[in-house]
Amino acid sequence: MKIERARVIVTCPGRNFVTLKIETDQGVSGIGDATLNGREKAVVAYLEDHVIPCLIGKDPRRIEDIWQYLYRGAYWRRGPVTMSAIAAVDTALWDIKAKMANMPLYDLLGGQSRDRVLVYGHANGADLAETVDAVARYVDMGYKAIRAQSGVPGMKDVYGVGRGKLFYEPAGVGLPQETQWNTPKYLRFVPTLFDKLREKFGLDVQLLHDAHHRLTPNEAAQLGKSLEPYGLFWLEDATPAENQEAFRLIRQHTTTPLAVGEIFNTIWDCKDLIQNQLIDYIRTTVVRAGGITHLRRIADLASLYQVRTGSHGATDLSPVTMGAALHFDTWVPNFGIQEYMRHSPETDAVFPHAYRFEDGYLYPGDAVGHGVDIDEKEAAKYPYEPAYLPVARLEDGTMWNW
Ligand SMILES: O=C(O)C(=O)C[C@H](O)[C@H](O)CO
Ligand SMILES: [Mg+2]
Repeated sequence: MKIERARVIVTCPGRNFVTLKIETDQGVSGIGDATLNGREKAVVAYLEDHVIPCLIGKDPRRIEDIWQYLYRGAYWRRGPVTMSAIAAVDTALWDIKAKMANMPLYDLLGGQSRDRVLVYGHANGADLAETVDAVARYVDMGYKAIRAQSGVPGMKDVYGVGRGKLFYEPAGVGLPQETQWNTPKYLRFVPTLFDKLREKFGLDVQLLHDAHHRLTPNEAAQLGKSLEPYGLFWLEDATPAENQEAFRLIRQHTTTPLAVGEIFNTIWDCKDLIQNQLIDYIRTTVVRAGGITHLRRIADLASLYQVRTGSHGATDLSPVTMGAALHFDTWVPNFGIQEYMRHSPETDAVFPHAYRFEDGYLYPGDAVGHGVDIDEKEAAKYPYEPAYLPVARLEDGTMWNW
């Protein structure tokens, strides 16, 4: 059996997505997501110029060998561009193998450990009142877990505040938007938000919050402590994690559960965090961390330390990543939760999929493979549009983390 052809498909049904399609000489094909928000074309070039020529003629059944070939063989290891490209190949190959076995991907991985996958949705508002209303809408839709982000009084254009109701998209067309950041205002405001949410919605709904790498370890420790009375499911990306040691200080000061990992690309980015039990949830996902093959390695390491999974699932990860992640989630023994930002109807039409949401849970469906396809005619209607994530500055103009 041989890989006969591989192609990159770029489409922009409201936001950019990069998809790799691998076709075999036996008529079976598979797809993988390679979208890297704001840097999409770098992965397109990496795949087209450097990866696809090496794939042609290879046996698609040898997933592990192809993974090692692309990772070790490049000499230049790791990084978001390389690992997103490897992820796309890996996801497409698992899709092909599961289709050949006539099985849903979860069966190939070892079978389901659960029937359905707990997800959290995104409630965003420009201020406290709007955020409370947004949480109410998610409760009404059946969500059991909700991430709450709100504009902060005195701050303009804060991260996490959606544009339009119920759909949230951080990237904007054109050059990066500049947003403002003020840590003291934020630290004062966030506990008042969760106080209100607990007063209004009680203790049954799981609440989450994303600090988006903006705090120092000490500030993160202060926030974790001040949120303890509200029993959060997790506090995400409390501080940048290039220095994994930074989480030790946060951990020593608060029992608020900590989650991190959406920007990690390999097991090496989270090895110390996991082995020192500095986090509770690891947020790596299929497209960012080298596909199913590598994600499984991360989850297995995490399971030794009672760290659970909480895969990234923002709208810039295509439905292909969502489908593959759900098969992974339904298998992985140390599952925690799955992020689920609903895609737009235009995106759903480009990527027909077997998964569905019901009453706070996602079900992967029982289609063979990962259950997500690409409608190439529909995709062709939406040409690529340059778009960037915003950048943040402190009030004195200093560039800050976003
Ligand atoms: O989903 C999250 O937790 C995010 O922080 C979303 C990110 O901003 C987004 O995926 C960046 O591309
Ligand atoms: Mg996040």
